[in-house]
Amino acid sequence: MVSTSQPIPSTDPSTQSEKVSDRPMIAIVDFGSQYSELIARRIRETQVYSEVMPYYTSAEEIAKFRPRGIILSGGPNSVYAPNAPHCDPGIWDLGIPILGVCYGMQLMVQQLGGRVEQADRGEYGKASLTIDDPTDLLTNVDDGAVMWMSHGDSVLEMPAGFTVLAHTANTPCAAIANPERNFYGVQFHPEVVHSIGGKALIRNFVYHICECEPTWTTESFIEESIREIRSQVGEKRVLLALSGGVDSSTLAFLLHRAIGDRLTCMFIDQGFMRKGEPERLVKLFKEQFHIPVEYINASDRFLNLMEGIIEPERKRKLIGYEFIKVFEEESRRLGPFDYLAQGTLYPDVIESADTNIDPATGKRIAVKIKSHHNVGGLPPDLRFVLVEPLRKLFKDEVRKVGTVLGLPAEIVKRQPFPGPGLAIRIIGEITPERLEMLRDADLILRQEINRSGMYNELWQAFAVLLPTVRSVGVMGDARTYAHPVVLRFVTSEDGMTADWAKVPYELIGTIANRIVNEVPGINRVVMDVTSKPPGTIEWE
Ligand SMILES: Nc1ncnc2c1ncn2[C@@H]1O[C@H](COP(=O)(O)OP(=O)(O)OP(=O)(O)O)[C@@H](O)[C@H]1O
Ligand SMILES: O=c1[nH]c(=O)c2[nH+]cn([C@@H]3O[C@H](COP(=O)(O)O)[C@@H](O)[C@H]3O)c2[nH]1
Ligand SMILES: NC(=O)CC[C@H](N)C(=O)O
Repeated sequence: MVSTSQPIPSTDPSTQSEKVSDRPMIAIVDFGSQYSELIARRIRETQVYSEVMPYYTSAEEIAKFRPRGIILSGGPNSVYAPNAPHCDPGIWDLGIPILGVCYGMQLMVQQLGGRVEQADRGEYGKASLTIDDPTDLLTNVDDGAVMWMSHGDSVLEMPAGFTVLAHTANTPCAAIANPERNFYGVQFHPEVVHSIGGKALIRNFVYHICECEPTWTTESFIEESIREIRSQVGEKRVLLALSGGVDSSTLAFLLHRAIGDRLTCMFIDQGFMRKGEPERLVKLFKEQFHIPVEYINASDRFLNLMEGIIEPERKRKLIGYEFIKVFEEESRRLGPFDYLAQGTLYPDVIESADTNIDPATGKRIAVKIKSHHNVGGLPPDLRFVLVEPLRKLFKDEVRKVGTVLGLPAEIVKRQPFPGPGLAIRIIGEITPERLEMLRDADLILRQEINRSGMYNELWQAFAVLLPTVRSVGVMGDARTYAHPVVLRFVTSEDGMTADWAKVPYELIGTIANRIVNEVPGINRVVMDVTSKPPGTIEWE
């Protein structure tokens, strides 16, 4: 979810030289699809390990992972376009089962001698699958199952040795196979939740075609990580930047179990936290978990830094840089530390590979919407060696690890909170008064959401202050001329896409009523009903 403004070299999958384990794995070759990550998660849900690698990974490199199967992802390009990304044709001779999804299937067809062209009519959204051969890949997938499609190109001619397993009204070759060579292709996206039977198809591929056993479990991950951390850091001390979110808290538990009190956790209060949160975090860690936390109060310097700053990207960048400065100063004071632990997750690693291709130039491009704050990009003269045991996990996997390690639900199920905090929820300049207003409104919103029991149903629930807007109201027969606050409730699976949540009217009413009555300076409450896309979750 988090992309760093300066990528950390060690998180680039193309430069990793990690030891290959004996655990069965599926390699996902990424052609820039927005769903590549989702394919990896679906595979891992079957308790089989999977890794995403960029499309330019050579067959030889892929083979080093000893994958039991390869999946070629979808992608925005057309396989016949001049600059379309291709995979190393050497993969066809590895003797490993391969499943091509959408672009991946089209590429398989083209590279093996078939024909792909622009279709008369594209197919976007749901389509009903008519099954011609119910065995093998399509076992337990119902005839007429709805599958999710998103393509403008189609297979017109299959390569030698292939047969059709299923078709739709629009697409004669919706699922194809060369069972002899264990090559399979689907024009639809089995990884998307809207594809009914998609999970069954993925299980067929993983268990029956690739013959994987389910070995990827939370417990095995924890055991392996503890061993690796101990062997990496030996008797040295480790510094962990703790935000109190799921990732860094899980990491704190994991490291504490591995190296005990050689771990130092540091929490930096930039002054943009929610009301009561810093105190709660430190208390929880100290008193309940018996893991001491270095609490650094840096709120004054961050507030000074934000004087006159309005532009969102500038806010984010300044906060990010200042964060590093504080971190650097404080770690020198408490150090020396040889190791720095970060809660880098797998999506950060995948994103840093930049597999999107500009069709005009054929160059790889990174599509950046916002600079996310992170501890990544620390200056090299800090000379830390990074400890990133969660770098192969997805957020839901981190939550499972946290639970098994004994992290309370309060933290494991915590809604995400952005690194720059309330600074990006005040639309305009940040002042102490505005922060106070937003904190109070946000607290009311959180209290009511908790009381309603809806907290865990929502990805996020928060308030945004519009301090440069004023509107007229009436309170106690007197005129008010004050600011609005926006309520933002969203549901999401991973933060990449989101829906605005349909919370009950009564709850919205209670929150609005309390905010206007209890928070001076706010006389109006509005609600954000924009999904992502086209909106983003945060306003800045
Ligand atoms: N206030 C803070 N004090 C110390 N470290 C922080 C702070 N905020 C963020 N970090 C560090 O930066 C990392 C990335 O921060 P970010 O806000 O992007 O959160 P994240 O990746 O969602 O992780 P988490 O779930 O731990 O908050 C965190 O994992 C943590 O190590
Ligand atoms: O760790 C983070 N550091 C950041 O700088 C940051 N900005 C946004 N977010 C969170 O990311 C998710 C997607 O946010 P957007 O739709 O606003 O991009 C949402 O869950 C946001 O809360 C951040 N998380
Ligand atoms: N989703 C995809 O992989 C699309 C593949 C290709 N761009 C098409 O339109 O057919």
